[in-house]
Amino acid sequence: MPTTTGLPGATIEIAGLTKRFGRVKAVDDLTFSVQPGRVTGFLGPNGAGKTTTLRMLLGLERPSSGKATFNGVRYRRLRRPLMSVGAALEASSFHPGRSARDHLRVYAQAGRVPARRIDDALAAVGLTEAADRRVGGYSLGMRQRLGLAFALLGDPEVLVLDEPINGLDPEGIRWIRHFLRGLAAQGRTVLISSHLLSEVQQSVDDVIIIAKGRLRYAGTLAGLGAQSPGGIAPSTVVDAPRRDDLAQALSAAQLGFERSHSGFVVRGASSEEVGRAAFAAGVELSQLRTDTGSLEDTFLRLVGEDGL
Ligand SMILES: Nc1ncnc2c1ncn2[C@@H]1O[C@H](COP(=O)(O)OP(=O)(O)OP(=O)(O)O)[C@@H](O)[C@H]1O
Repeated sequence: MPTTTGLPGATIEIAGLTKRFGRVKAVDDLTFSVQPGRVTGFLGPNGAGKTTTLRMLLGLERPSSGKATFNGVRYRRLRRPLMSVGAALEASSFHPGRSARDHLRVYAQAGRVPARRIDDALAAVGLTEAADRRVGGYSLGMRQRLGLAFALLGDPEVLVLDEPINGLDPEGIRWIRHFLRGLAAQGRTVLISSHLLSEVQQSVDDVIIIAKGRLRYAGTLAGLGAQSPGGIAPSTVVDAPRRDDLAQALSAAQLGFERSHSGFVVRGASSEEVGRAAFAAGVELSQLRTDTGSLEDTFLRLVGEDGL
């Protein structure tokens, strides 16, 4: 894919990033990186410090200490920022009287992005038909798409999207999942924030979890499933047309399980381990997934919102 003027294979690096607002430490010594070719979820409850972190990353807020860079370069030092990093921080900040095309034209001029990119960006988000209508008449989903079109305007290597799934209907959620996956498959670096793990878990490869400004977890989604803070082990739901064969395969691999209405729940094992055990025994599966309930439990424990 490599874009014409972007940052090939750009990595986002956050190092010791801290922001104080008076006595409040909104972001507290955060260190993590975000890799190209993957969708990364930036997660935490309301007030965790996600927006403040993204604003520092995009040069809109000055860190109290630490650094946020793209391949080692601060946003404000990028030569053509719109062509390196696309961002959508708020879907509602468009002028209701202007059309989508007008908005993009203004941004393209300001960012020295070639005008032909306007049609490309509108098409990429499915807004071609509605491009000349006033944004005031757009649904929330359409405004989200316009925010994405703005982010994509410069054909950037990096996409930073604040709560892009929030408020979308099921069809919009399906669309954006597919869309984000496509961007990552092209080798781009995609960072999306959310306060709900369940909202993004089907879209992301990696997750960064923060709470009260501090890092709680950085790694793969699969690795989060394997985390067992406070003794909560991951669970995998698995089923097969020939359940007795599956039960034998699990026993042979010394995996403990319980029967449930939708097959078996294997406690303390990742879906990779369970899949391997079935494959080794030549058992065909009809279902294999991480138990989302346990993933959500792990997330809530990490952010300290499980009421314990
Ligand atoms: N400009 C500001 N002045 C003072 N306090 C601020 C400012 N911006 C953010 N904060 C505080 O910093 C903390 C982190 O806020 P932030 O908006 O970054 O969290 P968030 O994770 O994005 O939450 P949300 O999902 O609710 O937007 C909160 O306690 C918030 O009240």
